[in-house]
Amino acid sequence: MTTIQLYDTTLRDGMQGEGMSLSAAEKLRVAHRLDALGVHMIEAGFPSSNPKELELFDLLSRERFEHALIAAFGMTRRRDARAEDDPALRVLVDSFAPVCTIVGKTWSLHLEKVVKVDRDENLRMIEESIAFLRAEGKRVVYDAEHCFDGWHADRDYALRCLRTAAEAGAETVVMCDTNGAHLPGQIATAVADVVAHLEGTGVQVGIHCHDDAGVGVANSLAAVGAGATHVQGTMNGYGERCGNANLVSIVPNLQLKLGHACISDEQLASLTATSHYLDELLNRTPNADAPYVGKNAFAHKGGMHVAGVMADATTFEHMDPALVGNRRELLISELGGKGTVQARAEEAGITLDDAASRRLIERVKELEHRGYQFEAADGSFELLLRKEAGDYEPLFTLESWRVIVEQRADGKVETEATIKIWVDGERYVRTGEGNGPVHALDNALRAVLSDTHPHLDDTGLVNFKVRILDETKGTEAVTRVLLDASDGQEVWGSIGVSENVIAASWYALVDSLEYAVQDGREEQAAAARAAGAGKSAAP
Ligand SMILES: CC(=O)SCCNC(=O)CCNC(=O)[C@H](O)C(C)(C)COP(=O)(O)OP(=O)(O)OC[C@H]1O[C@@H](n2cnc3c(N)ncnc32)[C@H](O)[C@@H]1OP(=O)(O)O
Ligand SMILES: CC(=O)C(=O)O
Repeated sequence: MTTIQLYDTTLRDGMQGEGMSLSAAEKLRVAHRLDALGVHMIEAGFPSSNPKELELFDLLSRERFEHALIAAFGMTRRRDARAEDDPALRVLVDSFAPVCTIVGKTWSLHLEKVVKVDRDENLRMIEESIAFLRAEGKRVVYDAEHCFDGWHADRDYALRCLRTAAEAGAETVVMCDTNGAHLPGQIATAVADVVAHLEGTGVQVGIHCHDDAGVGVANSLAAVGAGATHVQGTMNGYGERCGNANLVSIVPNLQLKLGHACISDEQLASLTATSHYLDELLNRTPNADAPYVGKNAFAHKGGMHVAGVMADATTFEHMDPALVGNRRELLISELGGKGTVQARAEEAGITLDDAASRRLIERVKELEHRGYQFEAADGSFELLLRKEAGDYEPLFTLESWRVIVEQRADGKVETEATIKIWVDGERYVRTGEGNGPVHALDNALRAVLSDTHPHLDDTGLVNFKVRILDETKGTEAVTRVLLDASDGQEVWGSIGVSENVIAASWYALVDSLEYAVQDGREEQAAAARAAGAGKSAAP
């Protein structure tokens, strides 16, 4: 078992991705989450790049981190200048960061076209920059940009660049696949060569990959297999172009599949939450299909798979989802069998025998054929379960509903809904207004139901999705409405299908409200309310 040093560059290379931007205060929050996750080094940014990065380093200098060292990023000195006179290197020296990471050139193409220096001057830029930082007491990580292109173009010169960095005092030389151009076999060959070449210098070899060929994670693992002990990457694979190597996949692969030591088991169990936290902060929707941490990473849909998982989870799961803080999902759909229904019933605390489960899965198949889709409508499916089990209380009996949408001369659109419903033998006629039909119907229903079901006041709609199921039929097509609602603790989905979009919305809305009051949820909410009231009343 080898201990692998994890180096996170979300706040530097990750921010080079399209659309990525965080304030200095938000970056500070990220740094603390990464620290809690247990990464060993956090590359916080490029302090000579802009005032926001400088502000971040100022903020970071006043913080304490349990596990991680903060690294400040820069580049080798400019050509034909002294390292001690280079303003950007001085910013690194003046920063509180104990680690300085500098990027330098390895590939002749870049020497000719970008920095416009000869090979010897490039070696001097590497050597003098590192020596200067070391003399100022910094630990130095050297990022050898385009290292694999350089190694393939001129192996001897690439090795000289890396040896120069090692001998100047870098503690780690990082082989960067900057353009993400290489494949695992090529990465492994070059890393093994470099590790052998640098043996005896005391330097550790690191890897920094990009995902342009879709193999950033595989390349990082191949590098470790060939002797790299320091791995750079970003959370969720954020980064320029197609992104950087994704640490969220790399870490469990290293730890759970390859047996290397990276972070503690408790920290690994916070991986899913940390990954989602980053997405939320960046206003991105978490990728449901992400390995290990995605909502679908342990979701089973095929009936035969669900039956297998229920018999023994290892039949269709490569690992226990809890190890990375994720959970299993059993998706209900037309591809399920009675085992899926029984498993979902069990989760909901409902008892269904074989015959009832079989009836229900046949009903699901028939409904899905008509346009329903229960995967994202867990609330509606639970109501079906309860109906089948004889454990379902309708909220009301419908007499009728009506919606009027009116556009006024000033351009304003007003919606008014009237409902006529029966509750406990009493007839209610109520009108609700809203900025659309669903809002107005929701208001009208709540005007009747909130008195007897105060928990509904804790709930609200959080998402509304409409899909036309047969586009070729134009305005006659069947419409599927999916609603998500939440009471602040739980989010549930409901579904309605109809040729009329407002009717589809009504069905989904009613399911959503009915789900909220089933199965003791109201009583639990009332108890929580009472406990809250007790607390605030206490001296
Ligand atoms: C592979 C990577 O991800 S490396 C990191 C890339 N990230 C970034 O570039 C984000 C932050 N960058 C910035 O804020 C700016 O680019 C700065 C402040 C670093 C530099 O800005 P500028 O001086 O205006 O130059 P510009 O952005 O055009 O970069 C080209 C210059 O950098 C020099 N340069 C590029 N790489 C290096 C290097 N490794 N060592 C020394 N000089 C370098 C080039 O020689 C060129 O200098 P010249 O203009 O004197 O010919
Ligand atoms: C250093 C770096 O980000 C790269 O070479 O890709």
